[in-house]
Amino acid sequence: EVYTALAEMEELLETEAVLISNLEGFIRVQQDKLDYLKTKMQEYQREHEEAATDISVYVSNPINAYLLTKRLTTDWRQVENLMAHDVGIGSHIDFLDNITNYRNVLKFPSDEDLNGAAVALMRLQDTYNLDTSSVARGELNGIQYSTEMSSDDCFELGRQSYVNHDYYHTVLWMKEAMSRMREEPNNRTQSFTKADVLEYLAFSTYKQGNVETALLMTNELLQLIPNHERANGNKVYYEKELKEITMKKRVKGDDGSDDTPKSDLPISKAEPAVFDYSERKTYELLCQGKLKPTSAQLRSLSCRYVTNEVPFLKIGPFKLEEASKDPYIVIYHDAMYDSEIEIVKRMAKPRFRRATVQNAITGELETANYRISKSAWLKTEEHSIIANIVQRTEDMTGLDMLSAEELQVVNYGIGGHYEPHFDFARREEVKAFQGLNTGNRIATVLFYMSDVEQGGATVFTAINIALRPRKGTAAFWFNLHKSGEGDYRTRHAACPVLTGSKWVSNKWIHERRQEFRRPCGLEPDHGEFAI
Ligand SMILES: O=C(O)CCC(=O)C(=O)O
Ligand SMILES: [Fe+2]
Repeated sequence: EVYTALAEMEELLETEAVLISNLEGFIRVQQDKLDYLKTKMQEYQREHEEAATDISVYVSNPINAYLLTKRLTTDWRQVENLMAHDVGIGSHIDFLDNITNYRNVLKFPSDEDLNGAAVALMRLQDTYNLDTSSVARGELNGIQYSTEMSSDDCFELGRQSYVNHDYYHTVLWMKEAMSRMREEPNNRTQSFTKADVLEYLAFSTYKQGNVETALLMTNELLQLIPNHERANGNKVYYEKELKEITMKKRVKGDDGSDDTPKSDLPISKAEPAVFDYSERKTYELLCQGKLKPTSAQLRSLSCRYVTNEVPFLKIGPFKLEEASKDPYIVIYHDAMYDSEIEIVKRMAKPRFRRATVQNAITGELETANYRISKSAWLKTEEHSIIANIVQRTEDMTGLDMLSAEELQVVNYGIGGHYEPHFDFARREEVKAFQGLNTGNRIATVLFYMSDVEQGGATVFTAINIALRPRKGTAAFWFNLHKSGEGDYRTRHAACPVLTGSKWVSNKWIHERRQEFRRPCGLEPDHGEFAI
């Protein structure tokens, strides 16, 4: 007992001093944390209010879509962690329980979504040749939008690229994170340090083959953290490699030593590129609107009204615009009405599934990064509107619809695209080919069910033709020659959607039942198809 001697009572004052300073520390930490959470909360609130004024406009900007995904994955995880480690305030548990419950009932993006959104932004950057700091400032292809990216947002993009082994974009976005960091001296909520950026930058620069710069960056990192273990190890390796380069004795490949640069930054599996360099260039230029058909190609094209011998069409003929003579590609105007489009969209939405492609070898349907969209199939008999659209397709094409596939409705996501492909099955795609008891896909009718603000053209990479989506129009072309052979000039792609939302529907028409409608020939035709 201490009360019996004053000397011991004095010690109590010391005890109290410790407790007070401990409490003071506790309050300071809590206060910092609360200040941090408050800043974050205001940030989220501001962004959310802006989004809520026009939801579809907001998400049709890919930067917004990415940031929204990021906020609901990495950012919220950080907030939750802070709340979870709150000590002493009993009620925080309730709030955390709330969040856990929300996870079960509300829609949350996954880490895969965040990665997909980041990859989509990189795809847009490449395809449309967008400069990194312009994108970070919210400028897309010369158009300024209201969203701007913070250093944190740029850092996260760099990190996502790194995880995908995409060192090129890692460097671009980490550099952007660094320069944004300098512009935000009062940022109290930064989730990374300069040293973090330098580590990503150095390793990715090395991976791109620039050892000298990697060494400079590593040295800069070591100035900040002299005993950084990996950086010290890598420095030795880079110096050794540089010496070998200057001595012109650089040994290519593995020399048996295991002192290669280390990084325990996370990494995932990369997907190989699916189309070759020259086609990629053509594709990009077409998507950018920089590659045009030749004047000889253009000169022969015309517009006209057509009735296709359908009596009903004598009153209201179709407006036809030629896009290419050979192979024959035409655009029909007013092929689907706004009222129909609304109904088709409404029917498709609840049935949307991630679009698949057919594996050429196994015939299995699978998802692939080269086709990013959601789609649903609508049967002709489901609704009189669908039956009308199918009948109109028959009138437009002069082809029989009984062997055709159901109407496929497609909506593209952030940076959504479909890389160059043929709509017909090729002989070497054995399984796909055998599965076609109605014959191959003889023709395609592609309805555009929305305008697209920027990007999203359909491009034919073998003939330099780009079709811009215009709501209500439909493109029509034959995939097969009259001999039944695939027409390789119909290779086409859907360019990534830069801003806006793209809706289309496909009607794929098959060979069976067209024997009298489009008689076959022994020779491949040369586009002499007459309408
Ligand atoms: O959406 C487009 O522009 C083209 C789509 C396409 O080629 C397809 O779905 O096969
Ligand atoms: Fe296609």
